[in-house]
Amino acid sequence: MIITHLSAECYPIAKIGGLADVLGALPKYQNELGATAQVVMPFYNNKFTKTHKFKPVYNDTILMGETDYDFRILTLVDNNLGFDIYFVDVPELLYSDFVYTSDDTERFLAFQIAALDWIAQGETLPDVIHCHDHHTGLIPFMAQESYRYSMLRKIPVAFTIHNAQYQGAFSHDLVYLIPEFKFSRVGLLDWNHLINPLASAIKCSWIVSTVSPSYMDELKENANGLEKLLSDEHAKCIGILNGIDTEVWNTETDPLIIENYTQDTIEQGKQANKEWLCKEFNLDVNRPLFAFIGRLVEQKGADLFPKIFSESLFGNDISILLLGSGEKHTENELRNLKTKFGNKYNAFIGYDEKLSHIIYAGADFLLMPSRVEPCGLNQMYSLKYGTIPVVNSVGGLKDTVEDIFDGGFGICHNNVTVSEVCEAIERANAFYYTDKFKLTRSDIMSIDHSWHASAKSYINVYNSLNPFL
Ligand SMILES: Nc1ncnc2c1ncn2[C@@H]1O[C@H](COP(=O)(O)OP(=O)(O)O[C@H]2O[C@H](CO)[C@@H](O)[C@H](O)[C@H]2O)[C@@H](O)[C@H]1O
Repeated sequence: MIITHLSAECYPIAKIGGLADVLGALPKYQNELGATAQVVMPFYNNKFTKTHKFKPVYNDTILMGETDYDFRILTLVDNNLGFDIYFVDVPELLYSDFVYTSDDTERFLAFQIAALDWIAQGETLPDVIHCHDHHTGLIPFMAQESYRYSMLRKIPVAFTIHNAQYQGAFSHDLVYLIPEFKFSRVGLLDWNHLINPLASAIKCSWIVSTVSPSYMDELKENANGLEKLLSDEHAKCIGILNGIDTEVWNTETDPLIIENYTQDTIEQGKQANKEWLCKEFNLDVNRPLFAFIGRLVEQKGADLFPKIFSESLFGNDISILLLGSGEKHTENELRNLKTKFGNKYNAFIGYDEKLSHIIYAGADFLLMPSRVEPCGLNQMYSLKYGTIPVVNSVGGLKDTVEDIFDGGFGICHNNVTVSEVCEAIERANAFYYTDKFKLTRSDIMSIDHSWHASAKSYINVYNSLNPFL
């Protein structure tokens, strides 16, 4: 079974968030099940592309409206990712220092058209096309409706929603950029008088998945305007929980952490990582260490962090360390807090993969007061690294973290308000001093969230679309 995944991000080539982690792992685990999974992504101007060798496998030109753009398909030389990867190089539009910019409509349309042009001319067509998030959301429509892709019409197209908050909508004035189709079908592109790639993908894909079962249920109630569409299309919707790549996220072998450890050596291992963090960030190593890693946006509850952190740090003998970037005013407020709390608080505003691994290893608790969390990978990394998650019970967090009071292993709250999150932090702080704390953090390391089961679920879904695969 040949599965072609299309995405704007893929770890380790270009990562902004969890989308990249999924694309860097799912195809590898699908290949282990005997499939031939490959990834097609844009060619950006970044550290990975500057330090690796690529070879061209195809050249052509796409026509967007009246403008021609030359493009190449490149593949990676010395590829040890565990799956084949192809890059769409449209130098004039995609080769940027950033994955996302303020105006991405033309960039990602060019990516999708060039990718389909290349796929459509191939001698062997894929058995399944699997698109991820709105940057690839027009592919299901084009594969089904654009005359030039008629040879793709019978190929099942799967679409995964990693985050329904971002939909990529743009004006109908730009409809001429989409390869020609029967105009009476234009409604398949539309939502609320705009061309909406996410809505169009939900309408045109053969199957729509979300990255956790609870998130699928929540989207039917609240999906940034698409709830009715998702309810109407419920027959082809399914929630499949993400996994984690246990080859990358493995405390025994992780080359990025200060000291490796297993369940048997957890106390010593976590202590060594915590000591390094506390020294590096001027924090008192004897206090319980709470951490946050992620994008500083409302979805993650970041707008409330300055208040939550201030209140918790005043009231409790704990330390907080934050790694993240995002909305500028939140970044500034979180930077300014440093002067107020001395050796109880620090923040690294930016992106740092190595530091994130050390934090998962060295922190005692990981904070995830997300208002919305389609799946969340951080809580699964934190479990694997013996760090107790403190989460708002929504989406994938609800599906993966059980509260200690209910016989579980995490601290859960049910609303994202300053008082509820502070109360959860207080509960976690009290738990730190109980006998159960050390036992729990060692137990959670063996919870299995690897990709094996989920990769199989996706294969079953593809098979249900075409039993002859
Ligand atoms: N400043 C920083 N420095 C280093 N590493 C950083 C970082 N900020 C974030 N990360 C890393 O980025 C990833 C974030 O993944 P998440 O799945 O938690 O969130 P995200 O909202 O990006 O993903 C969306 O897609 C994924 C994948 O489907 C869903 O799990 C999720 O719920 C959905 O919102 C983790 O690997 C984390 O360690």
